[in-house]
Amino acid sequence: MKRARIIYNPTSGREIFKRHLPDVLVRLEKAGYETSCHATTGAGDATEAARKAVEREFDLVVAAGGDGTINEVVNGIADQDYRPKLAIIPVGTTNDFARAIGVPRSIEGACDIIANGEAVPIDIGSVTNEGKTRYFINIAGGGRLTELTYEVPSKLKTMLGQLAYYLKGIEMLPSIKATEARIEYDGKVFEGEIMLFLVSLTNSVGGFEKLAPDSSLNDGMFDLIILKKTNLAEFIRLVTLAARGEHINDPNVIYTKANRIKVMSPMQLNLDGEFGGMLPGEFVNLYQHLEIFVAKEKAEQIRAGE
Ligand SMILES: Nc1ncnc2c1ncn2[C@@H]1O[C@H](COP(=O)(O)OP(=O)(O)OP(=O)(O)O)[C@@H](O)[C@H]1O
Repeated sequence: MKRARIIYNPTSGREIFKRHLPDVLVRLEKAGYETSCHATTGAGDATEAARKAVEREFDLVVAAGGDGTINEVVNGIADQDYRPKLAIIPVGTTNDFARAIGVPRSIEGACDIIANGEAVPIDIGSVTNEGKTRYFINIAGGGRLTELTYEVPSKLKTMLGQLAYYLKGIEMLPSIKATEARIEYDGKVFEGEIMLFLVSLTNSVGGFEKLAPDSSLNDGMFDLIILKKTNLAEFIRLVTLAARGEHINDPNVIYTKANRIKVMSPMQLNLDGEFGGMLPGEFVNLYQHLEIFVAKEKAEQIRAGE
């Protein structure tokens, strides 16, 4: 029998996962996995737990939580030679990654993907800054706006979900300032003031499902988005366009693919919605580095590069 390790964050989202745990164990058992679990105790614990699961050579690690928990789990696996397969049970406030790979929000639906889906290799991102390498699965970024994700209090997220981020965004709008940046990407250079830059692996970011419309999960390339300095009115217009994926041809936006990106200026780095230290730093796309469970149809789409 294969062995699975569930790593779950009891504080994620609306804090419902624990109640469903007995049912999840039964479902995984039926799917052929002898399963044990670990409840995380605080920041960094999911990384430790994932590292232990690697050492103990589990076949599958199931990350149950929001994007922050998945990111921590990936950080415990990505730099290891033996990498267990990964599955997601999205019970967080932000579940951008689950949305991008088509894993449903329902716990039963997510278990069904483990039972009847397929594991496919996908790209992940690495970033080296402050002398350390970290990994991300969805998005990295910098600029004042990206800082809002860690300014939203956990209690507010439990109560309001995604809405908490939008409220914070509106509150912060007047204080968003441009940042001086030098960004090198696959031999090209951008130099100037920016509102934000994003290095994306998927098309789904912050609830905007068309932010990086050309992104592919397994082509070895990031989608790089640079939003140049604008005034507040322009900025709001661009956010509205971004909701429809129509921002990419705007003259204030650079949208391109790159495998290797260097950000040479000092600014805070946001990794999958959490604070990731200070830049400068270098991003490298790790081609098809992790195998992740998705629905059968999604696996076919990913393989076909859709
Ligand atoms: N027992 C715990 N108590 C408090 N915080 C925890 C605990 N376990 C993990 N955490 C922290 O909670 C963070 C957020 O977790 P997660 O992403 O799963 O939840 P979330 O509700 O979706 O929040 P977000 O959308 O901001 O990521 C994790 O990065 C981790 O550092």
